[in-house]
Amino acid sequence: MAALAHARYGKDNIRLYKVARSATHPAQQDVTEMTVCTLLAGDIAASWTHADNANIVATDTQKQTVYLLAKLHPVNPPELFASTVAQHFLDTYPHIAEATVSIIVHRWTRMDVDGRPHPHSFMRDGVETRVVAAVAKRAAGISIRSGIKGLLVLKSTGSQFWGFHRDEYTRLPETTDRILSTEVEAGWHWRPFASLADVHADVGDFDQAWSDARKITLETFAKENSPSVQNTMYLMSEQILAAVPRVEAVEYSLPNKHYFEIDMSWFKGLKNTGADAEVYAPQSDPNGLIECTVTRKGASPKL
Ligand SMILES: O=c1[nH]c(=O)c2[nH]c(=O)[nH]c2[nH]1
Repeated sequence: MAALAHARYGKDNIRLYKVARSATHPAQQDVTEMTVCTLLAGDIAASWTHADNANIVATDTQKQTVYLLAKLHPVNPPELFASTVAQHFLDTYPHIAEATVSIIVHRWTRMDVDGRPHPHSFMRDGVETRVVAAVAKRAAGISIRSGIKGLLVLKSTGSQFWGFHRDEYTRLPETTDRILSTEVEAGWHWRPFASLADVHADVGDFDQAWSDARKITLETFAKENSPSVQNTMYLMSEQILAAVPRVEAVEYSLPNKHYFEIDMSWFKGLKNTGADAEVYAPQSDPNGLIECTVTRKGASPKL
């Protein structure tokens, strides 16, 4: 006998662009481009087990809803829009128990032209994205996770790695001066919101938290003489918890993107290692992968 243990469904990769025009100067515009994913769960099993689609809100309907709600409501901050869409599904469909709305916000950074911010021209200044996932559960409020993905950083010195465990499997030499590069994936979990009104009440905190987390990440990366990726990400997490009181937990997932020295001594004794190293071979794989979740002291580590 088989049993359906888990089921949810929705529309992924809903691409959405919204423009906001100034009332007094229509050519002065702000733009937002996002990719949205909706996923619904609840009393939907019969579609899988009995070919009964009566409770299935078509994924196309979910997509149309996202577009309509984007027209009728603000799409910024993305935490508010994700919560608005998720709560809409619960309010509209009594048989839906849980709605998850994930948003990826793509960068459109305003251009500077003739030394001034241009009113309606933007550039993609990197693949970094701002990410949000809101989960609305019937009678259990809204949980939100915010984050940063794809922020590629490198420092050419100011990073060390020594004192690590050594045994017969170890080849890596200790170093007090190495290149450190990673692609930042950071996330922060907000204390749950009782309702959409509760999300509205804290709406000013979301952009501030994103810019604090980004600044803390970049400044800590640059300033610390890093003893390890592990310690650096912990310092970042601690500071985000201190900066944003409503955040309960911070997560980092950081690849350690290696740059190998190239021994050139075979060529006329050319020195290109240690203090003489100038030309390196960036490695696409394998990479280290270091992760952590940091909560407030005394808080349950369960997420
Ligand atoms: O910061 C680091 N942490 C590690 O765990 C590790 N392991 C390794 O080979 N290099 C590094 N660097």
